[in-house]
Amino acid sequence: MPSHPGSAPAGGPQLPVLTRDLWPPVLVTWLATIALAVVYLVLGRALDAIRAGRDLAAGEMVLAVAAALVAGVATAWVARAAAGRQAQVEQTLRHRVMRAFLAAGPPDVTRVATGRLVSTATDATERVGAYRGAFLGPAVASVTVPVVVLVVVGVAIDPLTALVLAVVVPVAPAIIIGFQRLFRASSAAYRVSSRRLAGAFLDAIQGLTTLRLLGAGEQRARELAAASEEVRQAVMRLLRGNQVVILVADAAFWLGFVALTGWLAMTRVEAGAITPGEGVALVLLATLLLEPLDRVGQFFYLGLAGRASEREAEKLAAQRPIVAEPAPSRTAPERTAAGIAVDLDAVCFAYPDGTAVVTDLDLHLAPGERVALVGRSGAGKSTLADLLQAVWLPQTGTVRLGGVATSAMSFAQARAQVAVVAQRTYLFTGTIAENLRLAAPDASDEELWEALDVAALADDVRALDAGLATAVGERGLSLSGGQAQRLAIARAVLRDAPLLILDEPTAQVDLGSERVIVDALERASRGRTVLTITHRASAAAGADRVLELRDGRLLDVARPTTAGDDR
Ligand SMILES: Nc1ncnc2c1ncn2[C@@H]1O[C@H](COP(=O)(O)OP(=O)(O)OP(=O)(O)O)[C@@H](O)[C@H]1O
Repeated sequence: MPSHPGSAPAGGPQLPVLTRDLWPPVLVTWLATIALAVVYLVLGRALDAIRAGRDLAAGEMVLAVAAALVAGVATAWVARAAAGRQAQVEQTLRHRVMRAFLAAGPPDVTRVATGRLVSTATDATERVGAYRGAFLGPAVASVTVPVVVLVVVGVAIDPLTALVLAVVVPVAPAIIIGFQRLFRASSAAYRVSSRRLAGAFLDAIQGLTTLRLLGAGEQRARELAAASEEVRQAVMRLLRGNQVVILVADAAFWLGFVALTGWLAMTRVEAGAITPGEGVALVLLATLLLEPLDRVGQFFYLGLAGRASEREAEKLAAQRPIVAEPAPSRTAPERTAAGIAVDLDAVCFAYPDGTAVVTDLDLHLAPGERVALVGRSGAGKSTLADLLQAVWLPQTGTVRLGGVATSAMSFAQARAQVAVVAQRTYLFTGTIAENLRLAAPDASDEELWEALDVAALADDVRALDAGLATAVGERGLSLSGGQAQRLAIARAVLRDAPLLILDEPTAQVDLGSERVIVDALERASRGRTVLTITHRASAAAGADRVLELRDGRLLDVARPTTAGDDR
């Protein structure tokens, strides 16, 4: 079997840790550090001047005030830049993940669990934002700031002290790197368990009705509790690691370091190498050398989790479409007043996993023709509908809409030819008008009413207080199954596509609603070629031809006897 075009494995380059836009906050942090060092040095000089009974020069005082101002402004800027970058990284990455998924197709095509997608697009991108925005810049700055401080100490106070401190300071980053290796596994385990929990919750919510009907709610609740316990334990393991680090880093290192600097300062003052004021400035400057320690605690929450989340998000964002999109066609598919011609010639199609569905299939629909497609469950009817919408492209043979092959036009071009009314209709949270405008974003209210008229839904909507502005979906009014189907018909009318695919549109509604829907479909079918996928004899009754899909081929079926329910 020929391989699927574009079916490359997911994966891709990971963003480098040090990117160019990381440097402005780092440079400004250096600036703030130098400004602060100037303030400390002037303070030291002031101390010496007081001891010697002199006045501090006016120029030095102005310098100290100016440096303090620069340090304040620079620090505030870095904080603001970090918050802005955090939001921007989060948004960009979320956008990339979603775009990759919209291009790749629905989850049953991409075979990625919905829960994993939701948790990556929300939770993981947020962590990456915090990692790249609020953590990485300050972390790089805090590791490099000691170099700046040591240079200041070496140049302005005492080279020997700078040298001794330079030997001790790298211990902090060394500790961080050591612990990173030690706790990487517990961070990854936390991510996996929290993702699993998000997926399990989503599954339970989506399948709530089924769970209730099967009386399986209790058992699922127990499973969710177990998954939740797993997350708790993973968090605790992560926290334990964090506490060890805080203890080692904060208590031992901080105290030891300050004591060492104090001792160094005193020794050097006693030796006459530096003045007492310089000794004080030295101790003050040493506190800046401990910057990296402040980041160690954050490293566990933001650093490790962010890195793991980033790997996950990048992997999903790099997901390539299973079906590569063809270049747009210069010739538009030909539409007549009656509808559009549909031609399938020698079409073979198998799913990427090798499930062969149609073999050497021919199908020709004249513009305006109405054809019913029957076949047992799993025969491939929905696959055929997907081939017509260019969800999939055939491996061999051609699917032509209005004379143009789906493999020779863009997805948008192909999909503009087709409107579908499926078994169930998804209503998005929003108003009725917004739900209708998904099909035609520029439609006027008048056009919406016309479509609702065709779909026999106009009277129902008029009876609502807010009319077209009535909220529907999760947080609004829930429409009945029949009303939702009529809304789907109105959407199909608004799309104004010349091929209408009806995939068991009355399968989920009661008989009373069925009559109204069948009439509405009849009106919506005018001027369109119609392919009805059905198990019901009633839905096949109005067709010009009934075809049965069996063993990957189409057979003409004598009507009306064989169009019955075969489920
Ligand atoms: N994404 C997929 N990957 C692999 N196999 C698939 C995929 N989707 C469907 N199939 C398989 O392809 C075959 C045809 O499925 P299809 O859904 O087209 O049948 P159908 O006639 O529409 O069935 P039903 O009447 O139950 O909706 C089945 O064997 C199904 O298991």
